[in-house]
Parts: sequence; structure tokens; C-alpha cells
Amino acid sequence: MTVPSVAERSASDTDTTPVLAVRDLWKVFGPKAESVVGSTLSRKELKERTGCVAAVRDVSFDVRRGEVFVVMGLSGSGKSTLVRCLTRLIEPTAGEVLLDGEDVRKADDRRLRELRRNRMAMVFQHFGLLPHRCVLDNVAFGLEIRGVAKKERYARAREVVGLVGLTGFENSYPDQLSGGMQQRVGLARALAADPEVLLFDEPFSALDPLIRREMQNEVIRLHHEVGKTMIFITHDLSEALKLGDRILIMRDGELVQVGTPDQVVGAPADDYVRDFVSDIPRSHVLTLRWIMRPPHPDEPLDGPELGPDVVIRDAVHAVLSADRPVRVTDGESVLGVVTSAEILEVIAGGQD
Ligand SMILES: Nc1ncnc2c1ncn2[C@@H]1O[C@H](COP(=O)(O)OP(=O)(O)OP(=O)(O)O)[C@@H](O)[C@H]1O
Repeated sequence: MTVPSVAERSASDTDTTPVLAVRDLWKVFGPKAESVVGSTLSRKELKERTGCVAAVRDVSFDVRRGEVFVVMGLSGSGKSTLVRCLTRLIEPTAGEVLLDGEDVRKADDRRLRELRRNRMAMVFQHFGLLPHRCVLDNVAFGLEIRGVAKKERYARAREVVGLVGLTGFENSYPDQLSGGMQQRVGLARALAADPEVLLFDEPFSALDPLIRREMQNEVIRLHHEVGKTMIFITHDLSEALKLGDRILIMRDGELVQVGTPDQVVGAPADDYVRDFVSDIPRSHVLTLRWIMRPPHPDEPLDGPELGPDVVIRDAVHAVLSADRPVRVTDGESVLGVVTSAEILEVIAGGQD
């Protein structure tokens, strides 16, 4: 079996079909779980009347090819259950999970193993490294159980060890490495199999804040480099905003909102989300698109030009130092203008 090298692979950027489509997904823990599917009782009522916990309730969403999709929510909101249902580490009670159109719930045991090994790899918080094997052997291990020939698996292992910045540590053992480095080994092992989707279950929550930031940057770098679809669980909003192309917010098993970071901060779906994002400086997340306005008839339209996706924080200097309105353009036409007034309103009204 051949594993394409990093250089050979390219994400199919133009493909707009979702890599993963989740439809009406339920996971109910407890007796007669199936009978609870569809219930509109609150979590508390459900527990009292049926003894069941609906950890995931009627959740539907698509994950686009190549995006970083973050699942966020408070402890107990159902994030882990939801993501484990995608590979059936937890068996869903009802609904559909389609991976490239294939119904994962219909896969038999053999097919499911193939899917987990080759298509959707999970990176766990506790790295699951084999202590008696060195870095290279740990990374090659996933390929070994897939039956990849020795020469090929070690060539690939060296390649991904380099990719995660561990060149020089190939022969070290896990207990000789820091937590961040061990997490890189876990990441390399997941990447080695060249899966379509990488799933991260709160991978950095055990790391100290500095290492955690370093690993977040590492994920961003890797994402640019390998273009993989990534599904990332976190309960940390700033991590979600930093990493996510889109964020799914859960509460009590239900999906509350799916949106880009600026949509979640700029247009929270309800008070729960509004509360969540209330400490985030809006100017760090919102873009000029959110504050531009149509020009007044008497306004000069020969000021500096900026794109609509420029984050407000990055435009402050240009707008405040301009002696005329800044034009927000898509390269061809003027979409709106931004002046000091709009910038100052965000900064004064937000939590800056
Ligand atoms: N095996 C189980 N049996 C019964 N209830 C469960 C089981 N696993 C999870 N739950 C319940 O399902 C709900 C969702 O749990 P889950 O672990 O998915 O949440 P989470 O958002 O990932 O939380 P955390 O961030 O604390 O991991 C919780 O109320 C939890 O107690």
C-alpha cells in the first residue's frame, strides 16, 4: 500500500461537497435510549422521567473540506460525545454521519476499522504513546498495523516527524520528552496515516499555557502546510476563535450556533452565546465588513483602500490617521466606508 508523501498530496480546494455531513444526530445514554429520540423534554425532566441523558440532541452540520471546525461548549455540553459519535467510538442512537457520502453508521466492523485508521484519525489529550518505543517507532506504529512495508513506513514516519518539528528526536523515548513534544508525537502519528480528517479531543488542555499557545500555532502552521480537515474540541473560547474557520457551539447536547469567529462574536445566536463572547474584544475578531457603512453623498471617496476581511484591530492605525473615509473595497467596487467614528464606537462599546 502506498501512502502519498506530503509533497504529493494537495487538498482539493475547489471541491465544495462537505467531507462530513451530520444529520439529526442523537446520542442518548440510559435505558430504552431509542424511545427518547425526538423528545423535547428538558435535560432535567428527561432524566427524572426516563433515567436517560440526551448527550447529543438532534444535531446537524456539515464540515467543509480543508477547514478547521471547532466544537465548543461548557463541560457536559456534549462535545466529546458528539465527536466520538463521528467515528462511532460512541455508537449514535439515531441520525446519519456521512463521510464523503458514505454512511458511517452502516459500516461493518472491518470497514469501521479501516475508516478509523485511514480516514479519520483522533489525537487525544493523553497522547497514548507506547513508552517502550522511540519517537520514530511510535509514529510508524499506526502504519505498521495498516500493513505498510517497513521501509515505506519509516520513510513516511521520518517525513511527518520533520513536519511536526521533531527532527533530531527520532530515537528519543516518550519519557525523555516534554508534554508539548509528546503531543507533537501524537500529532505526527495521526498525520502519518494521511487521514482525510483529523479529530482533536481537547488535545492541549493538559499543557501549560505557554506550551499550549505554541501547540495552537503549530496546528495553524500544520493546517497551512497539509491542508487537512480538522475537527477540534475545546471549551476555551479564545482557542476556538484562534483556530476555527467555523465554530459549532453546544449547550446541553444541542447545537446553538455554527458560524465563523466573527459571526459568533458579531451576531451571537442567543444570550448563552452572547455571554460566552462577552469578554472577547470585538475589534480583535470583527472585520471591517461589520462596521462599514454606505458613504454619505458629500463624502470624498478618494481615501485609502482596505479589504472587507481586514480585522478592525489591524485597521485602526490606517483609519485613524486618514484625513478622509477609508474605502472598503473588494478590489473592484466600493462596498462601504469606515471612519474614526465607526472604529471608536467598536473600541468604546466593546471590551477593549
Ligand atoms: N457513558 C455515559 N453514560 C451516561 N452519561 C454520559 C456518558 N458519557 C457522557 N455522559 C453524559 O453526557 C453529557 C455530555 O458529556 P460529554 O462528555 O460529551 O460533554 P463534554 O462537553 O465533552 O464535557 P467535558 O468538556 O467535561 O468533556 C454529560 O451530561 C455526561 O454526564
